[in-house]
Amino acid sequence: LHSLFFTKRERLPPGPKGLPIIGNLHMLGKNPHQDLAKLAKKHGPIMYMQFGFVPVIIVSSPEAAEKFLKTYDQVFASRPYHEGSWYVGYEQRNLSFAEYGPYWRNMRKLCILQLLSSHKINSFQYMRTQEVGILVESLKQAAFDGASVDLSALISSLGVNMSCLMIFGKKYMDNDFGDRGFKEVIQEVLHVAAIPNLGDYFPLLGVLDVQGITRQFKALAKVFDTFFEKIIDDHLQSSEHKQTKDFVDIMMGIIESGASEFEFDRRHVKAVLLDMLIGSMDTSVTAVEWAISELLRHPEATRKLQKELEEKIGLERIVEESDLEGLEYLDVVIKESMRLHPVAPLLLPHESIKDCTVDGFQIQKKSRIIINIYAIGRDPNIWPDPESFIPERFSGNNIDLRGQDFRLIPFGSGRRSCPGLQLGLTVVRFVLAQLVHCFNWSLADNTEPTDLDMSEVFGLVTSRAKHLNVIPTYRLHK
Ligand code: HEM
Repeated sequence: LHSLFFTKRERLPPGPKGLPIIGNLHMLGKNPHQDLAKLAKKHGPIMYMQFGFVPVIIVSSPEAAEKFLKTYDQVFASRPYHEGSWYVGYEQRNLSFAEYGPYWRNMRKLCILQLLSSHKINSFQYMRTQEVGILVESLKQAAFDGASVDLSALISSLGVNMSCLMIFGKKYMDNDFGDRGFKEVIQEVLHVAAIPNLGDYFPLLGVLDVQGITRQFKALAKVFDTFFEKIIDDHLQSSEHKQTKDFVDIMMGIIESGASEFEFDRRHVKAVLLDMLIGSMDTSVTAVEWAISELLRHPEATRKLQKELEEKIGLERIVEESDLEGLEYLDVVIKESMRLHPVAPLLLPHESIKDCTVDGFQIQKKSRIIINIYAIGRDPNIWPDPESFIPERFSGNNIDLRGQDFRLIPFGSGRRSCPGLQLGLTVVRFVLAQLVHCFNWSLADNTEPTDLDMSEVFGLVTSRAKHLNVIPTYRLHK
């Protein structure tokens, strides 16, 4: 394993002892971000492990994260082989799992310029206002009936609808994936993609498919491909004149005009559609769900946020996206919630493209790099009283969450950081502001705020284990 690159004095980072063949894989339970955080407390912020045959580096401090994502950004900007993306993502042609290189660079540029620019984000503002409006109306109805609602399910549907409208131009709902619902199929992809897949760590087991994951991926890939083909055909056949072009229109336009400077055909369009769907659908609304959960447990913070919204907007009308700038308390609530509950606690895995020495430790080529921002967010050396939700800890300082300050990087940082940051933040701020401005919330079933179960389920998006059942009370005058 040892390459000629390293001098004798350099050694591997410290880490827990592993077992023959499986290495440290047995140390990961259902919530690997929590397990890895515990191990790092013992072994340090740059920790070495082996998952099967793959060397893995776990990074758990802001200083170390800066080394991997900034100082040596380019060395660690690739992604490991991922069986799910291989089958479902058109042989890893999708942006999120593409290996580092010209192909990834072109795709990322295309997405940033054509799909995720401020201009494009603004063009969907009307759609977002409408969709959030529909949610608020249904909650208002529940409020008048004094009924409890499953807020998790409602905002999850909001996420699906907003994504579908932006990407496909229409809501694809229940019967669009044959007898199974659209959402169910996507949720399955997210779930299967997050299960530690032995095939990713033991090439031979991948071929044997002992867990049956390969079979599942192949089946899912087929379902998606049929669906995307149909969407593209529908778009090509439609002569409807649209005010706002959806993502499919934009990308098919690029193919037709021949404007792309690199190979860009239907396969690439489908791969990007998948990226955008998976990147946007659950992330932002899950962040909202966590923030609301914390606010339910902290009435004082809720009142402060409501006061800020009242002062700026009043109680005669609803919040609009144009109101969002300068809502300072809203921003610190979001930061504090993302510190405690990052939607992607381990970011996405990075892979090194060559041997590299970091802090005197050897990091071999093709190591898998896992940045544990969950561990960073709860480190008592960085955050006094780290388990408590205290938005004020961000007041009066400029700790930002956009990737400049390595204490708080919910969107990652550097070349591979989230290209959907602006869109994601806009949605989180807008939906959260509306929910808190329009309603007072209490927990259903006589649950006390202090008893609210805050357990998590790890996945590509880490969300609440238990749905939020709540009772809304309408508080606007109109
Ligand atoms: C609150 C919302 C969101 C959060 C917290 C979030 C977080 C992240 C994180 C942590 C990464 C991985 C960074 C890394 O590997 O170092 C990522 C990557 C990515 N995100 Fe997001 N994201 C959000 C919303 C979105 C949206 C709305 C989109 C697109 C519509 C999107 C598309 C992507 C893509 C395509 C990548 C892969 C980038 C690459 O590999 O070059 N995300 N995101």
